Amino acid sequence: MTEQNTAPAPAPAFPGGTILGYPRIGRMRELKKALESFWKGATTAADLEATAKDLRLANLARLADLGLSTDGSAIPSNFSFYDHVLDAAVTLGAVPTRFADLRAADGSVDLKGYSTIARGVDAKAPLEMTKWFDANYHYLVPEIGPETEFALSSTRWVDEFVEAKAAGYVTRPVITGPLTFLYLSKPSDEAPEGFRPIERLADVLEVYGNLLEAFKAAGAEWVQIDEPILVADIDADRSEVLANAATVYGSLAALANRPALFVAAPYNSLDDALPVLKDSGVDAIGIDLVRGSVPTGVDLSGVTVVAGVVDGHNIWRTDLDAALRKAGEVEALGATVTVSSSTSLFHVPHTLEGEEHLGEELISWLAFADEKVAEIVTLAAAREQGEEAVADALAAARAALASRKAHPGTNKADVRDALAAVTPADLSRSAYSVRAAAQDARFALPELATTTIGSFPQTPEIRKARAAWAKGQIDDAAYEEAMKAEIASVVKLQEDLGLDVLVHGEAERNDMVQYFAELLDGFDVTVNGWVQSYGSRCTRPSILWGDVTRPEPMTVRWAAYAQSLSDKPVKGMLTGPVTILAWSFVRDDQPLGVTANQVALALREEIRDLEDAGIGIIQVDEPALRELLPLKKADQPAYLEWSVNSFRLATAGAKDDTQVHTHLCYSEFGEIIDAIDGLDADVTSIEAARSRMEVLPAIKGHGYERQIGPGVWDIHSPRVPSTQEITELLELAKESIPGKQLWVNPDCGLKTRAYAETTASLEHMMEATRAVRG
Ligand SMILES: Nc1nc2c(c(=O)[nH]1)N[C@@H](CNc1ccc(C(=O)N[C@@H](CCC(=O)N[C@@H](CCC(=O)N[C@@H](CCC(=O)O)C(=O)O)C(=O)O)C(=O)O)cc1)CN2
Ligand code: MET
Ligand SMILES: [Zn+2]
Repeated sequence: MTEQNTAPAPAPAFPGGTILGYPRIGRMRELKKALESFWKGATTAADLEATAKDLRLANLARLADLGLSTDGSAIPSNFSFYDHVLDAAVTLGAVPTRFADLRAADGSVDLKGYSTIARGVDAKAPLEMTKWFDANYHYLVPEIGPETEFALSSTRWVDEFVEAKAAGYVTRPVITGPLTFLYLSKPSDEAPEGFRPIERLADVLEVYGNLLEAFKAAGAEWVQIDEPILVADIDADRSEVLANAATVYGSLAALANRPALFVAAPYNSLDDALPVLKDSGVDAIGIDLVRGSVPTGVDLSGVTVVAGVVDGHNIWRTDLDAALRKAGEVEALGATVTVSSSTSLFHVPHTLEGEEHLGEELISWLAFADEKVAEIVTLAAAREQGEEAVADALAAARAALASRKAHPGTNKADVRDALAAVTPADLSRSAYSVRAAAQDARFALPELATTTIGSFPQTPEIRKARAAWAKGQIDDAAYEEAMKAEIASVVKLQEDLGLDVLVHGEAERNDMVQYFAELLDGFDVTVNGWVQSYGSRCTRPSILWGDVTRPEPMTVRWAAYAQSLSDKPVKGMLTGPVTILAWSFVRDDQPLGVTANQVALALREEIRDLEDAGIGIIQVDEPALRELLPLKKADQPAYLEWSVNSFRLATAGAKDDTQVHTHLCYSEFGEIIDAIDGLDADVTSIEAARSRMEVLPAIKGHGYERQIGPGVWDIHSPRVPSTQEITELLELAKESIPGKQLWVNPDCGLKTRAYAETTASLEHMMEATRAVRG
């Protein structure tokens, strides 16, 4: 531990409150559009730079307008073209060897090179994409080895600070911290067996030191270093993590020429890392008081705490009284407290403006990013000037909370009764052997049965038709016809290719969660509430505010239509309860497990209706099962129990000869194999191509007896896999899983792909299957 902080005393930390970060995509998704147009070659890098600059400056002006102080570095600058972890990688010079040619003499990569690392090119795979903590955001996984030459390789972060300063804002640059960066990285292709990226900590730390000096030289007063890894129980010895935290922040704090350091730890409690940061000499510590709790048993005298009391990850209007209470409790531990959001606001949409269709009452319960900033400004004013100064705002928040609590839609007797009547028997089907025999007799599928995961390309024509329908430019019948024509063409394509189990292609779905949210009661959806999911891809998470019911069948007419076009089985396609919760903004006034079971009961009814319509194979997707896994190990068993049970409640009403499939992607399946087994699906498809079937030996070791479809085609890239490649993957799969348990399918749905690569890849998949069947 070092105590020599020779830097001048920092200005007071963020008076008037702050936020940990702001949405990057733009109110009108300006960044998405500019990126996609640049990638298509329709605009230049200079056009993209210009749009990004306008966006950054507009955001600064808006934050100032909303009341964040322009003094004391209260306004963060946290822009990213694609992903903040990728930004850290290119800034540190951590570009994988296969992309070395993209670097200029000074080590930097331009926007084209940066995009290539994110998206891949020809034979070069992009960085792997995976879930960011427990969010529906995906970061790019840096690849680090002994060969990685760390050096300050980009001036972008400093340039953006300078740009803001020139516009009159001394912002607080936000960067991903060295611990989070290295613990989230994976070993490079060149790394020897057993190498861990964290072994390079000393080298990385040196570059962070250089970076802090560069910020200081540019005039930065504060820098925010995000270290969410410190709140998570990861696959590393906790004492190692804590020792590294002490080293990193002790040595960065000891730098002579640095801005004040604010270490932020969103997404849960710091627990035993809090005393370590406190003793390190950093100038402020950000704690999450929404997911995490007020620290206990620690003296925070002399510590500046940025108290995350406004939920950055959900959209409910804040209980301002409770927020003030929490801030007071932290103050009682001796800390100097500034109020803030619990996480960056990039998990929520920009603004409620334009969402008036939601109705006054629902709107009064909500706060998106801009409204949250206003809440923080109110809280800071209450603390600095006394509650009388903001009495009206406090009263309005109380009234909204009361109205939400009293609303009949949040407490429906029929829903409560139906859940209370659920018995353990409702969660179980017959033994798998009994089901398998019935399904074999019904479907007589070949070994290595071929299928796809559900969606086919969402073409511009489909999206245009839906947009026209939403605007009333075409009527229901015309839209219905357009979607049916699409379904018919997708069914025909699959028959021509010779697939064994078909899908209808999901043309009618804007999104696999929003589609259901629009048809279920208890949800509402936004028109412009976009949130970045990865790169330029966004979703509009639905708002699950009330008790859930299904007024009428949601998928049956599309499924029945598709089935009417083929003698082969067409899969019914549903999204599971956990994923519907994970990708929506979910009510925070009851346990998630209760809400999941309400959704499950609605899906259970849907499955019965699909069966009645003659659909024999039904897939219930749960790609987010791993995503909601709590960051703290102690919380995981309870989560796994309710999540698995909600899936079973949704599916266990199926008849023996109905084949239930599930699909999971973006998962580190190893950790949740027991849970996957617990789902009791007859067939499970998983993402496996990029990892070359890595998980199958573990599944074999687990004694998994049901059927499994490891993906043989990485659909996240436009690259077409060769027949040879797929054949090899199938041979590899057969080493772990007997042919009669094995299915052949892509990694995930094809909605983000175009037809050219889809058709070619599926042809190769079918050729490879025929070759392996022999
Ligand atoms: N919710 C969710 N989370 C998920 C996934 C997912 O599928 N859904 N998949 C995983 C990966 N994440 C993904 C997230 C988004 C997309 C994606 O494709 N998003 C689309 C938007 C999808 C959508 O909502 N489409 C709507 C609206 C499309 C749109 O932008 N329309 C235009 C108008 C259409 C036109 O004239 O061309 C507009 O509103 O301006 C529709 O089809 O109806 C995009 O960003 O481009 C893919 C994967 C994990 N998390
Ligand atoms: C992100 S999982 C996607 C599953 C869905 N059935 C699809 O094919 O698009
Ligand atoms: Zn998927």
